[in-house]
Order: sequence, then C-alpha cells, then structure tokens
Amino acid sequence: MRILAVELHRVAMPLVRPFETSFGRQTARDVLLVRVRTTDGDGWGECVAMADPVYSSEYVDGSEAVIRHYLAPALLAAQEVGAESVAGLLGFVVGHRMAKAAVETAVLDAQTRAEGISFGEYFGADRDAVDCGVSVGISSSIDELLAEVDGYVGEGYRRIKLKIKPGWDIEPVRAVRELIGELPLQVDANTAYTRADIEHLGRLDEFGLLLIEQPFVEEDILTHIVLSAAIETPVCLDESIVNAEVALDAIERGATSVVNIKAGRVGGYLEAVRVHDVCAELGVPVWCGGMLETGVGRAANVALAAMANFTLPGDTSGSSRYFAEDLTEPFELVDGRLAVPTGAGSGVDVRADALADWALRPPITLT
Ligand SMILES: CSCC[C@@H](NC(=O)CCC(=O)O)C(=O)O
Ligand SMILES: [Mg+2]
Repeated sequence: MRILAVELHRVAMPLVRPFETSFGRQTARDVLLVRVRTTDGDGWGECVAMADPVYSSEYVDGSEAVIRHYLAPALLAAQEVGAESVAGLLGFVVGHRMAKAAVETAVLDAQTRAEGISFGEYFGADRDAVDCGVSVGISSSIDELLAEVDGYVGEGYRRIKLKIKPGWDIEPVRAVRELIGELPLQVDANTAYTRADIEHLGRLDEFGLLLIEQPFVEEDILTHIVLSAAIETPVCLDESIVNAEVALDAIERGATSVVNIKAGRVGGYLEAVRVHDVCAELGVPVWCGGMLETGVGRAANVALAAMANFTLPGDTSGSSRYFAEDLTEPFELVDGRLAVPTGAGSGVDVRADALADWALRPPITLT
C-alpha cells in the first residue's frame, strides 16, 4: 500500500488525579496521535512521548518535529509501505523510537484493518483477556496512598505497583503491604537511586515484592548487575531496554530477570514482539508497561500483553485510572482483566467528537 497523507493530531487529556513519579508530577497528557491515510484505508498510532524529556530524551514537540520533517516525508516518498518495512524506511533517523513507534503503529493499524485481522491475531495472542495491574504515584501522605490503593484493590486490580524515590520507599511499601496482604506488589524507581543506595534497597526484600523496576539510570547496566547479586527482589528494567539486542545483553549479564516491555520505548510493536521472543527464549518473564495511553495506545498494549510470555500483570489499567473520558470507548476491568479487542486492526475507533473537543490545535496534514 502507499501512504497518501500523514495527519498529526495534538490532544489535551486531563488526568483524573495528579500522577507523581521520581522525575515529576503531571496533571494532564499532551498527546500526539498520528493518522495515516493510505491506498488501503486509514490507521491510527499514539505517540507515548511525554510533554517534557524527563522519562527519556524524547518529548512530544520533538516527536512531532521529527515525524513532520523526517519520518512522514520518508513514508510519503515510498512507493510501497507495509508495517514490516517501516523500521527500514525510517532507519536513517537515529533514535526517536517513540516517534517511529507511533508512525509504524498507524501503518500497522491501516494494514491489519485492510486485511481484516486484529492486532492480537497479528501478534499471536494466546488469550482473550489480560490480567491488569495498576501504577500508583507518589502521594502527599501514607493515608492518601492507602486510600488510593484501597480503591484499586476494590476495582479488582491483580497487582499494585508503587512509584518510589529516596525518602518515599520503605514506609509506603510497608504500609501498602500491610493493607493488601498477599496481593502481588512491585515498585518502580524511575532511575532515582545510585550505587550508594544498594544496601538501603536491600531492605525492600522483607516485603516479598514481585520486582524492583529501574532503580538506576538507563545506561548503568553494571550497577543493576551489582544490585541483582546483592538483593532477593528480582530486578526489572524499563528505561534501559530500548530494543531486543539490549534486552539480550542485560539478561545475559545478569542485570535483569524480568522485563517491562513498552512498544513506544523500543520503537514499535514489531520490535516489542522481538523483545518478547528474546525474553521467552531465555526464560525471562515480561509484562506490558504503560505510558498513560489513551484508548488508542491502550488497545495495542492489551493485544501485545496477550502474547504467551507476558506472564505478569501489566500496567494495562482501565481507562478510568487516568481519564474521566477516553478518546475511544473506555477500557473497563472485568474481574481484574481487560478483554483483548477482537475487531480488525487495533479494534477501537477514535471518537471524532472527543478529538475535536480536546484538540490543542487543528491537525497538521502532510502529503
Ligand atoms: C509518567 S510515568 C510513565 C512511565 C511509567 N509508567 C507507569 O508507571 C505506568 C503508567 C500507566 O499506567 O500507563 C513507568 O516508568 O513505568
Ligand atoms: Mg517504569
């Protein structure tokens, strides 16, 4: 198929409550959505880059610029494009994985809709619903944290993940462990610690956590190896795992024994499947991470999370975890699980009314 146009939509989505991590506090999502118009029909992709370059080096204005000036022109110039050829066509651009992922996903959506197959079928999903975990931000008090966690337990979430940072770790985790009993519990530091904190992090072992996620900076594989040998709690990497090769290296070197897979972070869902496959071959379980996606990205994540080696609950929460109203029909938990969309492509449609109501500016159309 040929790409006839690439549309860039920017949407403001207020969060139902502030979301605080070790790198900042956000109260809304400034979302870049890509729609491709092709000879075989339309497709949508969501860019997971945040408003500021504080999770990784990408940020939404940068993603929009690199799509506008490099990625879209490359696809528009190609005579024949398929999801499997996008990474090669865009390989001349270094990095910008979240921007590339949004474009590749839009092409994949158009292609699979035209073929009449769902993302789940395309990825090789082995179940029709996925177990859901929920990510809980840093709170202003332990009581506030416990009230929020209690609400999620009541909604049926099968795993709790707590954001931690120096000064907000042992006590919140202890309080939540006492509240939720044996319910699976894990923590995410978003790179906030250093090698000097290894002994302190060992104190988390008393809480029987599923894992500790990305305690050190993205590039520091070595300190994750040292921590893995020093504590009982399994070490999970997120920010560090930018593609299948890095996943293989980190696992073989003993830096990680569980992997958080985010399609946007690794450059798209096709690379995410490759990370899944590498980890499966090495017997390393994976789970689907989240970037506060709207229903567009959420639909693709749920389909990915239905692959065989996604054996741990992911950050695939219901739409209401972040948004009072979603860009698509809302994803709603049933018995702590989300159903894998069965429709062609992503299986969801962008609501034109919401897109118009929440648009930050008119769409940019590239041809
Ligand atoms: C704004 S924080 C985004 C990155 C963070 N994501 C989450 O905590 C899950 C967010 C979600 O539920 O989508 C992570 O490091 O794993
Ligand atoms: Mg993380």
